[in-house]
Amino acid sequence: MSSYLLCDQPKVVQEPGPDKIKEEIKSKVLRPGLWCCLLYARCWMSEAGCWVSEAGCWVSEAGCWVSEAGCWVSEAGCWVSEAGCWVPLGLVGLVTGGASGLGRGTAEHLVKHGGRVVICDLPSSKGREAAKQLAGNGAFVPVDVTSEDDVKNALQTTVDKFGRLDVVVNCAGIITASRVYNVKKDQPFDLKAFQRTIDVNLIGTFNVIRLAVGLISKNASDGDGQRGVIINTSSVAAFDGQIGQAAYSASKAGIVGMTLPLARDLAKQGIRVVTIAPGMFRTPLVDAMPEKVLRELEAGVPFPSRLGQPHEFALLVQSIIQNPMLNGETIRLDGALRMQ
Ligand SMILES: NC(=O)C1=CN([C@@H]2O[C@H](COP(=O)(O)OP(=O)(O)OC[C@H]3O[C@@H](n4cnc5c(N)ncnc54)[C@H](O)[C@@H]3O)[C@@H](O)[C@H]2O)C=CC1
Ligand SMILES: C[C@]12CCC(=O)C=C1CC[C@@H]1[C@@H]2C(=O)C[C@@]2(C)[C@H]1CC[C@]2(O)C(=O)C=O
Repeated sequence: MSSYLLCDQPKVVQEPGPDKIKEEIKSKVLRPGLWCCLLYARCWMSEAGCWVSEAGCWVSEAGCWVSEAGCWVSEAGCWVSEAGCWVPLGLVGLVTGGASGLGRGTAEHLVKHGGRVVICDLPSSKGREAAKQLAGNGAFVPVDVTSEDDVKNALQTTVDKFGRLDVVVNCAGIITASRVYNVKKDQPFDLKAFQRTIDVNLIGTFNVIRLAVGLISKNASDGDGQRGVIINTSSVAAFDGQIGQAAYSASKAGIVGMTLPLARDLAKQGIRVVTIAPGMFRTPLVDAMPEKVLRELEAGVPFPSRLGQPHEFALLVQSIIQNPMLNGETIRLDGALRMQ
Protein backbone atom coordinates (compact mmCIF):
# COMPACT_ATOMS: atom_id res chain seq x y z
CA MET A 1 0.00 0.00 0.00
CA SER A 2 1.12 3.55 -0.62
CA SER A 3 2.58 5.47 2.26
CA TYR A 4 0.09 8.12 3.26
CA LEU A 5 1.90 11.06 4.64
CA LEU A 6 0.26 12.72 7.56
CA CYS A 7 0.91 16.25 8.57
CA ASP A 8 1.14 16.79 12.26
CA GLN A 9 2.21 20.09 13.67
CA PRO A 10 3.88 22.03 10.89
CA LYS A 11 7.46 22.98 11.56
CA VAL A 12 8.34 26.38 10.24
CA VAL A 13 11.80 26.41 8.79
CA GLN A 14 13.88 28.72 6.70
CA GLU A 15 12.94 28.58 2.99
CA PRO A 16 15.90 27.75 0.80
CA GLY A 17 16.40 29.84 -2.32
CA PRO A 18 15.50 28.41 -5.77
CA ASP A 19 19.09 27.45 -6.60
CA LYS A 20 19.43 25.52 -3.40
CA ILE A 21 16.10 23.81 -4.13
CA LYS A 22 17.15 22.73 -7.62
CA GLU A 23 20.44 21.46 -6.24
CA GLU A 24 18.61 19.46 -3.61
CA ILE A 25 16.18 17.96 -6.11
CA LYS A 26 19.05 16.60 -8.18
CA SER A 27 20.48 14.83 -5.18
CA LYS A 28 17.25 13.33 -3.84
CA VAL A 29 15.33 10.22 -4.78
CA LEU A 30 11.64 9.74 -4.12
CA ARG A 31 10.27 6.68 -2.45
CA PRO A 32 7.68 5.11 -4.77
CA GLY A 33 4.13 5.25 -3.59
CA LEU A 34 4.67 8.40 -1.61
CA TRP A 35 1.48 10.40 -1.42
CA CYS A 36 1.62 13.86 -0.11
CA CYS A 37 -1.08 16.41 -0.39
CA LEU A 38 -1.23 20.08 -0.16
CA LEU A 39 -4.54 20.76 1.48
CA TYR A 40 -6.03 24.17 1.88
CA ALA A 41 -2.61 25.67 1.27
CA ARG A 42 -1.03 23.49 3.92
CA CYS A 43 1.14 20.52 3.34
CA TRP A 44 0.39 17.22 5.03
CA MET A 45 3.32 15.07 5.78
CA SER A 46 4.80 12.68 8.30
CA GLU A 47 7.91 11.84 10.19
CA ALA A 48 9.24 10.99 6.74
CA GLY A 49 10.27 14.59 6.60
CA CYS A 50 7.99 17.30 5.40
CA TRP A 51 7.91 20.83 6.67
CA VAL A 52 5.33 23.46 6.09
CA SER A 53 5.95 27.14 5.94
CA GLU A 54 3.53 29.87 5.05
CA ALA A 55 5.22 30.26 1.73
CA GLY A 56 4.88 26.61 0.75
CA CYS A 57 5.99 23.18 1.68
CA TRP A 58 8.79 20.86 0.95
CA VAL A 59 9.84 17.32 1.65
CA SER A 60 13.41 16.63 2.53
CA GLU A 61 14.46 12.99 2.39
CA ALA A 62 11.69 12.20 -0.04
CA GLY A 63 12.97 14.78 -2.46
CA CYS A 64 9.97 16.78 -3.57
CA TRP A 65 10.07 20.50 -3.23
CA VAL A 66 7.43 23.15 -3.43
CA SER A 67 7.51 26.82 -2.91
CA GLU A 68 5.16 29.63 -3.57
CA ALA A 69 6.81 30.09 -6.93
CA GLY A 70 5.44 26.88 -8.37
CA CYS A 71 6.21 23.27 -8.71
CA TRP A 72 9.13 21.01 -9.36
CA VAL A 73 9.21 17.50 -10.65
CA SER A 74 11.79 15.08 -9.40
CA GLU A 75 13.30 12.32 -11.51
CA ALA A 76 11.14 9.79 -9.71
CA GLY A 77 8.06 11.59 -10.94
CA CYS A 78 6.67 13.52 -8.03
CA TRP A 79 5.11 16.79 -8.77
CA VAL A 80 3.47 19.47 -6.74
CA SER A 81 0.94 22.02 -7.75
CA GLU A 82 -1.39 24.32 -5.95
CA ALA A 83 -4.01 21.62 -6.04
CA GLY A 84 -1.80 19.01 -4.45
CA CYS A 85 1.26 16.90 -4.60
CA TRP A 86 1.37 13.30 -5.60
CA VAL A 87 3.30 10.62 -7.33
CA PRO A 88 1.86 8.78 -10.31
CA LEU A 89 1.34 5.65 -8.26
CA GLY A 90 -1.09 7.37 -5.87
CA LEU A 91 -3.85 5.80 -3.86
CA VAL A 92 -6.44 3.73 -5.75
CA GLY A 93 -9.92 3.87 -4.29
CA LEU A 94 -13.25 2.25 -5.07
CA VAL A 95 -16.25 4.28 -3.95
CA THR A 96 -19.72 2.75 -4.01
CA GLY A 97 -22.56 5.22 -4.33
CA GLY A 98 -19.89 7.45 -5.86
CA ALA A 99 -22.25 9.07 -8.34
CA SER A 100 -23.96 11.24 -5.75
CA GLY A 101 -23.78 12.93 -2.37
CA LEU A 102 -21.24 11.67 0.15
CA GLY A 103 -19.71 9.13 -2.26
CA ARG A 104 -19.24 11.66 -5.01
CA GLY A 105 -17.73 14.18 -2.59
CA THR A 106 -15.31 11.49 -1.45
CA ALA A 107 -14.32 10.48 -4.98
CA GLU A 108 -13.66 14.12 -5.88
CA HIS A 109 -11.64 14.70 -2.72
CA LEU A 110 -9.46 11.65 -3.22
CA VAL A 111 -8.71 12.56 -6.82
CA LYS A 112 -8.07 16.20 -5.94
CA HIS A 113 -5.41 15.00 -3.54
CA GLY A 114 -3.63 12.61 -5.80
CA GLY A 115 -5.72 9.46 -5.82
CA ARG A 116 -7.45 7.56 -8.58
CA VAL A 117 -10.97 6.35 -8.08
CA VAL A 118 -13.40 3.84 -9.51
CA ILE A 119 -16.95 5.01 -8.99
CA CYS A 120 -19.44 2.19 -8.56
CA ASP A 121 -23.08 3.09 -8.75
CA LEU A 122 -26.34 2.01 -10.36
CA PRO A 123 -26.50 2.16 -14.19
CA SER A 124 -29.25 4.77 -13.85
CA SER A 125 -27.05 7.03 -11.68
CA LYS A 126 -24.92 10.00 -12.71
CA GLY A 127 -21.79 7.88 -12.36
CA ARG A 128 -20.57 8.46 -15.91
CA GLU A 129 -20.81 12.22 -15.50
CA ALA A 130 -19.10 12.06 -12.08
CA ALA A 131 -16.20 10.01 -13.47
CA LYS A 132 -15.84 12.35 -16.44
CA GLN A 133 -15.21 15.20 -14.00
CA LEU A 134 -12.32 13.22 -12.55
CA ALA A 135 -10.75 13.06 -16.01
CA GLY A 136 -8.10 10.33 -16.33
CA ASN A 137 -8.10 9.69 -12.60
CA GLY A 138 -11.63 8.35 -12.45
CA ALA A 139 -13.68 5.58 -13.98
CA PHE A 140 -17.31 4.59 -13.68
CA VAL A 141 -18.52 1.02 -13.47
CA PRO A 142 -22.28 0.37 -13.32
CA VAL A 143 -22.77 -1.71 -10.20
CA ASP A 144 -25.59 -2.89 -8.02
CA VAL A 145 -23.78 -3.56 -4.76
CA THR A 146 -26.01 -6.55 -4.08
CA SER A 147 -24.72 -8.33 -7.20
CA GLU A 148 -21.64 -10.54 -7.00
CA ASP A 149 -21.04 -10.31 -10.76
CA ASP A 150 -21.28 -6.51 -10.81
CA VAL A 151 -18.83 -6.09 -7.95
CA LYS A 152 -16.38 -8.61 -9.44
CA ASN A 153 -16.55 -6.70 -12.72
CA ALA A 154 -15.80 -3.42 -10.92
CA LEU A 155 -12.78 -4.96 -9.18
CA GLN A 156 -11.49 -6.27 -12.51
CA THR A 157 -11.87 -2.81 -14.03
CA THR A 158 -9.97 -1.35 -11.07
CA VAL A 159 -7.04 -3.69 -11.74
CA ASP A 160 -7.17 -3.17 -15.52
CA LYS A 161 -7.26 0.58 -15.23
CA PHE A 162 -5.24 1.39 -12.12
CA GLY A 163 -3.33 -1.80 -11.31
CA ARG A 164 -4.41 -2.32 -7.71
CA LEU A 165 -6.85 -1.32 -4.94
CA ASP A 166 -5.92 0.43 -1.68
CA VAL A 167 -9.14 1.83 -0.24
CA VAL A 168 -12.83 0.93 -0.45
CA VAL A 169 -15.40 3.52 0.62
CA ASN A 170 -18.88 2.04 0.89
CA CYS A 171 -21.43 4.83 0.47
CA ALA A 172 -24.16 3.15 -1.59
CA GLY A 173 -27.37 3.20 0.36
CA ILE A 174 -31.10 3.76 0.29
CA ILE A 175 -33.48 5.15 2.85
CA THR A 176 -36.91 3.74 3.49
CA ALA A 177 -39.45 4.91 6.02
CA SER A 178 -42.57 3.18 7.19
CA ARG A 179 -44.30 2.43 10.46
CA VAL A 180 -44.34 -1.21 11.47
CA TYR A 181 -48.14 -1.06 11.34
CA ASN A 182 -50.24 1.58 9.60
CA VAL A 183 -53.34 1.84 11.73
CA LYS A 184 -55.38 3.91 9.25
CA LYS A 185 -54.76 1.51 6.38
CA ASP A 186 -54.64 -1.57 8.60
CA GLN A 187 -51.42 -2.43 6.84
CA PRO A 188 -48.26 -4.02 8.20
CA PHE A 189 -44.75 -2.93 7.12
CA ASP A 190 -44.11 -4.26 3.63
CA LEU A 191 -41.66 -7.12 4.18
CA LYS A 192 -40.14 -6.71 0.71
CA ALA A 193 -39.27 -3.08 1.48
CA PHE A 194 -37.64 -4.17 4.74
CA GLN A 195 -35.66 -6.87 2.96
CA ARG A 196 -34.54 -4.52 0.19
CA THR A 197 -33.23 -2.00 2.73
CA ILE A 198 -31.18 -4.68 4.47
CA ASP A 199 -30.08 -6.07 1.10
CA VAL A 200 -28.68 -2.81 -0.25
CA ASN A 201 -27.37 -1.14 2.91
CA LEU A 202 -26.06 -4.08 4.90
CA ILE A 203 -25.61 -7.04 2.58
CA GLY A 204 -24.46 -4.80 -0.30
CA THR A 205 -21.77 -3.32 1.95
CA PHE A 206 -20.66 -6.76 3.04
CA ASN A 207 -20.74 -8.06 -0.53
CA VAL A 208 -18.30 -5.37 -1.65
CA ILE A 209 -16.03 -5.95 1.35
CA ARG A 210 -15.84 -9.73 0.98
CA LEU A 211 -14.98 -9.48 -2.72
CA ALA A 212 -12.55 -6.56 -2.41
CA VAL A 213 -10.32 -7.94 0.34
CA GLY A 214 -8.82 -10.56 -1.96
CA LEU A 215 -7.56 -7.80 -4.23
CA ILE A 216 -6.36 -5.50 -1.41
CA SER A 217 -4.52 -8.45 0.15
CA LYS A 218 -2.33 -8.66 -2.95
CA ASN A 219 -0.78 -5.25 -2.14
CA ALA A 220 2.72 -5.15 -0.74
CA SER A 221 2.46 -4.06 2.88
CA ASP A 222 3.93 -0.79 4.07
CA GLY A 223 6.39 -0.51 6.97
CA ASP A 224 3.50 -1.01 9.42
CA GLY A 225 2.23 -4.16 7.70
CA GLN A 226 -0.71 -2.25 6.24
CA ARG A 227 -2.21 -3.20 2.88
CA GLY A 228 -5.38 -1.18 2.71
CA VAL A 229 -8.42 0.37 4.36
CA ILE A 230 -12.16 -0.27 4.18
CA ILE A 231 -14.50 2.55 5.17
CA ASN A 232 -18.23 2.01 5.57
CA THR A 233 -21.11 4.43 5.91
CA SER A 234 -23.61 3.80 8.67
CA SER A 235 -25.80 6.56 10.13
CA VAL A 236 -26.70 8.14 13.44
CA ALA A 237 -29.96 6.25 12.86
CA ALA A 238 -28.04 3.12 13.86
CA PHE A 239 -28.04 4.51 17.40
CA ASP A 240 -31.04 6.84 17.59
CA GLY A 241 -33.45 5.62 14.96
CA GLN A 242 -36.72 7.48 14.66
CA ILE A 243 -40.29 6.37 14.13
CA GLY A 244 -40.53 4.72 10.72
CA GLN A 245 -36.82 3.90 10.53
CA ALA A 246 -36.93 0.28 11.73
CA ALA A 247 -35.54 -1.10 8.45
CA TYR A 248 -33.06 1.71 7.84
CA SER A 249 -31.79 1.74 11.43
CA ALA A 250 -31.45 -2.05 11.47
CA SER A 251 -29.45 -1.99 8.23
CA LYS A 252 -27.14 0.73 9.54
CA ALA A 253 -26.77 -0.91 12.96
CA GLY A 254 -25.74 -4.07 11.11
CA ILE A 255 -22.86 -2.15 9.56
CA VAL A 256 -21.79 -0.91 13.00
CA GLY A 257 -22.06 -4.46 14.32
CA MET A 258 -19.83 -6.01 11.68
CA THR A 259 -17.12 -3.34 11.88
CA LEU A 260 -15.13 -4.80 14.79
CA PRO A 261 -15.35 -8.46 13.74
CA LEU A 262 -14.29 -7.52 10.22
CA ALA A 263 -11.35 -5.50 11.55
CA ARG A 264 -10.29 -8.46 13.67
CA ASP A 265 -10.81 -10.84 10.78
CA LEU A 266 -8.71 -8.76 8.39
CA ALA A 267 -5.98 -7.77 10.85
CA LYS A 268 -3.66 -10.53 9.61
CA GLN A 269 -3.89 -9.13 6.08
CA GLY A 270 -3.13 -5.62 7.32
CA ILE A 271 -6.51 -4.25 6.28
CA ARG A 272 -8.28 -1.80 8.58
CA VAL A 273 -12.07 -1.44 8.77
CA VAL A 274 -13.66 1.77 10.02
CA THR A 275 -17.27 2.97 9.84
CA ILE A 276 -18.55 6.53 9.71
CA ALA A 277 -21.98 7.30 11.18
CA PRO A 278 -23.03 10.64 9.64
CA GLY A 279 -25.71 12.89 11.01
CA MET A 280 -27.46 15.17 8.50
CA PHE A 281 -25.55 15.94 5.35
CA ARG A 282 -26.56 18.09 2.40
CA THR A 283 -26.95 15.52 -0.38
CA PRO A 284 -29.72 14.71 -2.86
CA LEU A 285 -31.06 12.35 -0.20
CA VAL A 286 -32.01 15.26 2.05
CA ASP A 287 -32.17 18.02 -0.57
CA ALA A 288 -35.62 16.80 -1.54
CA MET A 289 -36.99 18.15 1.73
CA PRO A 290 -38.62 21.60 1.79
CA GLU A 291 -36.26 24.43 2.83
CA LYS A 292 -38.42 25.19 5.89
CA VAL A 293 -38.04 21.60 7.12
CA LEU A 294 -34.30 21.73 6.47
CA ARG A 295 -33.99 24.92 8.52
CA GLU A 296 -35.81 23.24 11.42
CA LEU A 297 -33.62 20.20 11.14
CA GLU A 298 -30.49 22.34 11.11
CA ALA A 299 -31.65 24.09 14.27
CA GLY A 300 -31.66 20.69 15.95
CA VAL A 301 -27.92 20.24 15.41
CA PRO A 302 -26.08 21.66 18.44
CA PHE A 303 -22.95 22.87 16.63
CA PRO A 304 -22.41 23.71 13.90
CA SER A 305 -26.16 24.22 13.42
CA ARG A 306 -26.29 23.26 9.80
CA LEU A 307 -26.21 20.25 7.52
CA GLY A 308 -22.78 18.76 6.91
CA GLN A 309 -21.21 19.05 3.47
CA PRO A 310 -19.96 16.04 1.48
CA HIS A 311 -16.39 17.37 1.58
CA GLU A 312 -16.53 17.27 5.39
CA PHE A 313 -17.41 13.60 5.17
CA ALA A 314 -14.50 13.19 2.74
CA LEU A 315 -12.15 14.86 5.23
CA LEU A 316 -12.94 12.13 7.74
CA VAL A 317 -12.36 9.51 5.04
CA GLN A 318 -8.96 11.06 4.48
CA SER A 319 -8.15 11.08 8.21
CA ILE A 320 -9.12 7.44 8.50
CA ILE A 321 -6.86 6.57 5.58
CA GLN A 322 -3.99 8.50 7.05
CA ASN A 323 -4.21 7.35 10.67
CA PRO A 324 -3.07 3.74 11.03
CA MET A 325 -4.38 3.45 14.60
CA LEU A 326 -8.00 3.97 13.57
CA ASN A 327 -9.47 0.50 13.25
CA GLY A 328 -12.57 -1.51 14.21
CA GLU A 329 -14.50 1.59 15.27
CA THR A 330 -17.56 3.58 14.27
CA ILE A 331 -17.12 7.34 14.32
CA ARG A 332 -20.14 9.65 14.57
CA LEU A 333 -19.88 12.72 12.36
CA ASP A 334 -22.89 14.73 13.37
CA GLY A 335 -22.23 18.09 15.09
CA ALA A 336 -23.44 16.46 18.34
CA LEU A 337 -26.88 15.73 16.85
CA ARG A 338 -28.94 13.21 18.80
CA MET A 339 -32.13 12.37 16.94
CA GLN A 340 -35.36 12.13 18.92
N1 LIG B 1 -27.14 12.43 3.62
C1 LIG B 1 -27.26 12.15 4.89
O1 LIG B 1 -27.69 12.99 5.69
C2 LIG B 1 -26.86 10.82 5.41
C3 LIG B 1 -26.53 9.78 4.58
N2 LIG B 1 -26.15 8.57 5.15
C4 LIG B 1 -25.75 7.44 4.31
O2 LIG B 1 -24.72 7.86 3.47
C5 LIG B 1 -24.73 7.12 2.28
C6 LIG B 1 -24.73 8.08 1.09
O3 LIG B 1 -25.91 8.82 1.16
P1 LIG B 1 -26.13 10.17 0.35
O4 LIG B 1 -24.90 10.52 -0.35
O5 LIG B 1 -26.76 11.12 1.26
O6 LIG B 1 -27.25 9.69 -0.65
P2 LIG B 1 -27.37 9.78 -2.24
O7 LIG B 1 -28.73 9.27 -2.53
O8 LIG B 1 -26.96 11.11 -2.71
O9 LIG B 1 -26.28 8.72 -2.73
C7 LIG B 1 -26.45 7.33 -2.60
C8 LIG B 1 -25.94 6.67 -3.85
O10 LIG B 1 -26.06 5.26 -3.68
C9 LIG B 1 -26.47 4.72 -4.90
N3 LIG B 1 -27.10 3.41 -4.73
C10 LIG B 1 -28.31 3.14 -4.20
N4 LIG B 1 -28.55 1.83 -4.26
C11 LIG B 1 -27.48 1.26 -4.84
C12 LIG B 1 -27.14 -0.06 -5.19
N5 LIG B 1 -27.96 -1.09 -4.97
N6 LIG B 1 -25.95 -0.29 -5.78
C13 LIG B 1 -25.11 0.74 -6.05
N7 LIG B 1 -25.37 2.00 -5.74
C14 LIG B 1 -26.54 2.27 -5.14
C15 LIG B 1 -27.44 5.74 -5.47
O11 LIG B 1 -27.62 5.57 -6.86
C16 LIG B 1 -26.76 7.04 -5.10
O12 LIG B 1 -25.93 7.50 -6.13
C17 LIG B 1 -25.98 6.24 2.34
O13 LIG B 1 -25.57 4.96 2.75
C18 LIG B 1 -26.83 6.91 3.40
O14 LIG B 1 -27.64 5.99 4.05
C19 LIG B 1 -26.06 8.41 6.48
C20 LIG B 1 -26.38 9.41 7.31
C21 LIG B 1 -26.82 10.69 6.86
C1 LIG C 1 -30.75 12.97 7.78
C2 LIG C 1 -31.36 11.62 8.00
C3 LIG C 1 -30.74 10.91 9.22
C4 LIG C 1 -29.53 10.18 8.97
C5 LIG C 1 -29.64 9.34 7.76
O1 LIG C 1 -29.05 8.29 7.76
C6 LIG C 1 -30.39 9.77 6.67
C7 LIG C 1 -31.18 10.85 6.72
C8 LIG C 1 -31.94 11.29 5.56
C9 LIG C 1 -33.41 11.31 5.88
C10 LIG C 1 -33.68 12.15 7.12
C11 LIG C 1 -32.85 11.66 8.31
C12 LIG C 1 -33.18 12.44 9.52
O2 LIG C 1 -32.44 13.09 10.18
C13 LIG C 1 -34.58 12.47 9.91
C14 LIG C 1 -35.40 12.93 8.75
C15 LIG C 1 -35.08 14.38 8.47
C16 LIG C 1 -35.13 12.04 7.56
C17 LIG C 1 -36.21 12.40 6.59
C18 LIG C 1 -37.43 12.64 7.48
C19 LIG C 1 -36.89 12.74 8.92
O3 LIG C 1 -37.14 11.54 9.59
C20 LIG C 1 -37.54 13.88 9.67
O4 LIG C 1 -38.05 14.78 9.08
C21 LIG C 1 -37.48 13.90 11.07
O5 LIG C 1 -37.87 14.83 11.69
